[in-house]
Amino acid sequence: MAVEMFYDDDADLSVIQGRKVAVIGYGSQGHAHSLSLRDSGVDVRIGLPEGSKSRPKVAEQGLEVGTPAEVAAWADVIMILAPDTVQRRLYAEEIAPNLTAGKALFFGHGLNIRYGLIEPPADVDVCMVAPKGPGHLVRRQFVDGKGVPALIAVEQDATGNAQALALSYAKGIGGTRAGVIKTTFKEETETDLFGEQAVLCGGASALVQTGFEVLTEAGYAPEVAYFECLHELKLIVDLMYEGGIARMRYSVSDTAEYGDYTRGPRVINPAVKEEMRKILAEIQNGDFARELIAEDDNGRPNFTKFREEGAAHPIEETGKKLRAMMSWVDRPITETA
Ligand SMILES: NC(=O)C1=CN([C@@H]2O[C@H](COP(=O)(O)OP(=O)(O)OC[C@H]3O[C@@H](n4cnc5c(N)ncnc54)[C@H](OP(=O)(O)O)[C@@H]3O)[C@@H](O)[C@H]2O)C=CC1
Ligand SMILES: CC[C@](O)(C(C)=O)C(=O)O
Ligand SMILES: [Mg+2]
Ligand SMILES: [Mg+2]
Repeated sequence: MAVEMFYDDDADLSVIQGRKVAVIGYGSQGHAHSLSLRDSGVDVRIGLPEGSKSRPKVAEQGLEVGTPAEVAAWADVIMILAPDTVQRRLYAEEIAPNLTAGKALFFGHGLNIRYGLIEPPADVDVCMVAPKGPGHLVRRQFVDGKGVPALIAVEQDATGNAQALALSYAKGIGGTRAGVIKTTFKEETETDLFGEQAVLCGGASALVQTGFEVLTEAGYAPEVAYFECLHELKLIVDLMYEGGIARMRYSVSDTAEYGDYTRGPRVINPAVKEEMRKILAEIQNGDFARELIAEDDNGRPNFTKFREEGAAHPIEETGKKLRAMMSWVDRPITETA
C-alpha cells in the first residue's frame, strides 16, 4: 500500500501556533523541538525537574521552564521528550493528573504506547511526531533552512483534529520541508528499534569497531585504520544519502565496486540476516522492551558497563587525536544549534 506523504503545503502552521505547547525534556530531541517551534511562532514552555542540569541552557535561550506538572497543567499540547524508560513514571506522576479532556499528548517515539506502558484516557488526542534523525541534526538542519524527515501517527483522535495538529507540529520543526509519512505507533516503534539496533547504531558501530580491530591487530597503524573504517564511512554514506548506493558505486573505483559486490555479502552473510530477523522478532514480541525496562529498573548495571567499555575502545583515543586537527570535523554538540 502506498504511504501518505506530506510536505509544507499540506500542513497548516497556524494550528500549532494557536496552541500552548509543553515540551517535557530538553535533551537531544527536546531542545530541537522547542527551539524550532519557538522560531516557528509557537508558544512553548519546557518541563524539567527542579534539579535538572538543562535548566540553565533553557534559561540561556529565554524559554520559560517549569516542572513537568506545571507546564502540563498550562499546555494544550504536551510533547514527552524525556528518555523512554522515564516516561511511564513521569506520565503517571506529573502528566496524567493535568491531562484534561481535549488536550493532546504527543510522543517523539512510540515505545511507551506500543508496549502499553502508558495508557492515556479516551478523551485526549494521542499523536506522534518522530523525526528520522538525531535531535542535534534536527535543529541544525532547521536553522540551515533544511529539514529532517519525520513520521506522524495518531493513536487516538478525541477532538477530530489530531492529524492536522500533528502535521502542523511537524511543520514547526522542519519535518514537512523534507517529507512526513503517516504511520502507526506500532510501525514507527518496531522499525525505529530495528533500524537503530541492526543498522544505524548497533550494526554500524560493530562494523566500524570490528574493521578497526582487524586492521590494528594485523599490525597496521591505528590512524590509518581510523581514517579507513570510520572517517571515510561518513564520506561514503554522504554519497548514498545524496544519490543512493548507486551514486556511491559510481564515485568509487571499479576495484572498490568489485570488492563491494564480492566481499560485502561475505561480511553481511545469511547468518547475519538470520540474526537480524531474530532481533526484529524480539522487538515485535516485546522481549526487547521488557529487557530495557528491567535493566533501567535495576539501575542500568549492564548499560553502564557497555558505555564504559565503548568509551575505552582504542578507536576513540585515536579518533580524538585526529579530529582535533580537523576543525571542521571536531564540532561541539550544543543545545543551541
Ligand atoms: N535522541 C534522538 O535523536 C531521538 C530520540 N527520539 C525519542 O525522543 C525521546 C527523548 O529522547 P532523547 O532526546 O534522546 O532524550 P535525552 O536523553 O537526550 O534527553 C532527555 C531529557 O529529559 C530530561 N528528563 C529526564 N528525566 C526527566 C523527568 N523525570 N521529567 C522531565 N524531564 C526529564 C533530561 O533532563 P536533564 O537534561 O536534566 O538530563 C533531558 O533534558 C525518546 O522518546 C526517544 O526515543 C526520537 C527520535 C530520535
Ligand atoms: C537511530 C537512533 C534513533 O532512533 C534516532 C536518532 O532516530 C534514536 O532513538 O536516537
Ligand atoms: Mg530513530
Ligand atoms: Mg530510536
